[in-house]
Amino acid sequence: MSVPAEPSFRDSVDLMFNRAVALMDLEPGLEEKIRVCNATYTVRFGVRLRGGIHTFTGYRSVHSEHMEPVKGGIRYATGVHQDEVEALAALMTYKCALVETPFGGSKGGLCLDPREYSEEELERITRRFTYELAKRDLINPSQNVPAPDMGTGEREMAWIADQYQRMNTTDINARACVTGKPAHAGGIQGRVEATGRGVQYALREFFRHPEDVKAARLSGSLHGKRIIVQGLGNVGYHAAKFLAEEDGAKIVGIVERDGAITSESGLDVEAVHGWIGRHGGVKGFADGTFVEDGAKVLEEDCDVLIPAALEGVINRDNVSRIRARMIVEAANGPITAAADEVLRKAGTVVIPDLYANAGGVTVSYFEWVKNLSHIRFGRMQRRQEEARHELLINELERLSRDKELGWTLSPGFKEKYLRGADELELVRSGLDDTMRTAYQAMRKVWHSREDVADLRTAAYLVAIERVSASYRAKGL
Ligand SMILES: NC(=O)c1ccc[n+]([C@@H]2O[C@H](COP(=O)([O-])OP(=O)(O)OC[C@H]3O[C@@H](n4cnc5c(N)ncnc54)[C@H](O)[C@@H]3O)[C@@H](O)[C@H]2O)c1
Repeated sequence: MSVPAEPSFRDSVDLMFNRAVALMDLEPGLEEKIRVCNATYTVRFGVRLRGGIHTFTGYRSVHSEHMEPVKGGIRYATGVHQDEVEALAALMTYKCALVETPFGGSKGGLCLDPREYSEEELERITRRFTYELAKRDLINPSQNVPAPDMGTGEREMAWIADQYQRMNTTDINARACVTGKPAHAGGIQGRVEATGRGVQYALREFFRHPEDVKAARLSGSLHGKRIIVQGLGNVGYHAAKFLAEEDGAKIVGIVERDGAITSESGLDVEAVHGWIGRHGGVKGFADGTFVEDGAKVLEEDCDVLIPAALEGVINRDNVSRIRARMIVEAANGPITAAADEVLRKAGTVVIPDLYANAGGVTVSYFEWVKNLSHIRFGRMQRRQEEARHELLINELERLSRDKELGWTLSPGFKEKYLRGADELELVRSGLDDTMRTAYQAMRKVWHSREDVADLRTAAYLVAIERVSASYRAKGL
């Protein structure tokens, strides 16, 4: 099979968008308005470090403001560039629309390798970057709300929130300027695990539909499925851990920067993660086979391949050797448009990034709402639930006491029953519901339209329809 030429990441996203748009009846001109990035800001700023002045380059791209605030992570990596942040910002627009979080799309990045800086240096750089973005409202609770991405996490989000609050001391909503903060600094339970948890919920939902499982030339449940994961960072670690520990899947390969580790009997994800934390890579991990050329392990036979590191890792050079029955895009853009075309023709099922990794933005939305409502998340729901359920329990207790029932309520039942869901349970159930609903919206299009052959096209169709409805309703 001939493989098409390789486009850039930005062009890849546009090509996927165009494929869906060709199947729609959009008003002339609206298609281009949705596709293009509204604006990308480039900033260069200096920070005094190690006795000298170091200049850093950062970006914040705003793809679509059909809903505000716009939302998207901040990435720290040496390869960050304009094309990349624009592609990622566009994906955020479509992702938010698909999972119905009321945000437009944005993304940012800073060109640096965080491993080369001390914590104190990173804090100074992050605070300065925050200042540069915030003074142009590119960080702002009602206009632009960043979150973690590759190379950043709770720590950086706490610095961003604190810096923004110092610059806006009278803004009572200042904390909502960024999500992914630590729980004790305005964050929400379950945000750190959210993207990996969402990958697990996406796979669970996929396996609830035998017809879809058959399309991937698989059968049965997730139990015992052989999975290879690339990148054991925030997203890959949580996805692999939950799938192995809670669904009985077997992680037969983990691909990292320095190589890969494989084991047919299944890797202990926690142990590999701990090893990477102590040694900086998978090399030397005893309970598995080390493979120096890690990228080769992506080509190994498996049921599910989960790329959870970088974009473009499945491309025109290796796509013909990919043997996975299905691929879940936990990373953004891991499959190029050229490779996607080959996989589609080969019948490999791809669960697309704009759906598969939407768990992060979904729980970010819960965090943002929690910050703006200034109430501990769950308290309102618990009070309402309690009031309703207490009526029922009281009646059951009366019937039980009066021996009108053939059984009695066990001691402590009422307290246990009324305990209500805590924040983590609420977050997880909200995420689960979101992932199920969005999957069903995609699969309806996938199965009901003859001209839609894959989940990615279906996902774009649903997302673009929603973005265009928003523009039609409010005007341009
Ligand atoms: N963090 C989130 O909430 C979130 C949300 C949605 C999407 N994503 C996407 O998920 C992907 C991973 O993000 P993350 O937050 O887990 O990042 P991270 O920095 O926590 O982890 C990335 C992991 O990939 C590994 N890695 C880097 N280069 C590699 C290579 N060449 N080969 C193999 N492994 C490599 C790193 O060592 C690290 O373990 C990105 O595409 C990101 O955009 C993240």
